[in-house]
Amino acid sequence: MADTLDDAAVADRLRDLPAWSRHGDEIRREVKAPSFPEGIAVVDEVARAAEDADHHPDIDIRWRTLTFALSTHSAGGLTGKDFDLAAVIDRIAARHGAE
Ligand SMILES: C[C@H](O)[C@H](O)[C@H]1CNC2=NC(N)=NC(=O)C2=N1
Repeated sequence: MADTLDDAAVADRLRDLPAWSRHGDEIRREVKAPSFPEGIAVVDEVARAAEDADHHPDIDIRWRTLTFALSTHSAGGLTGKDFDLAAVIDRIAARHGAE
């Protein structure tokens, strides 16, 4: 099981992920897709990346606004896996023209 990161390490990793913010034991980002179908395409691609990583975000879908939340439930907090997947989500969102 991955080790949880301390506050300083979390702040350090967040510096490279400006769209993400910390809320307790999770990090969150809102993604505004150009359209609802494009938002679903983002979710589909994130789902495949999450399966590959065996690490899964919570996802809230409201029309074309998606909210991704990451936490390592098995470790009881934030680990490197959350920040690695956050970077992947950023790349997917950017490829789909999301804000
Ligand atoms: C067995 C499997 O590795 C675990 O259930 C994984 C799957 N995906 C997961 N995703 C997240 N976000 N946290 C976990 O602890 C987690 N555990």
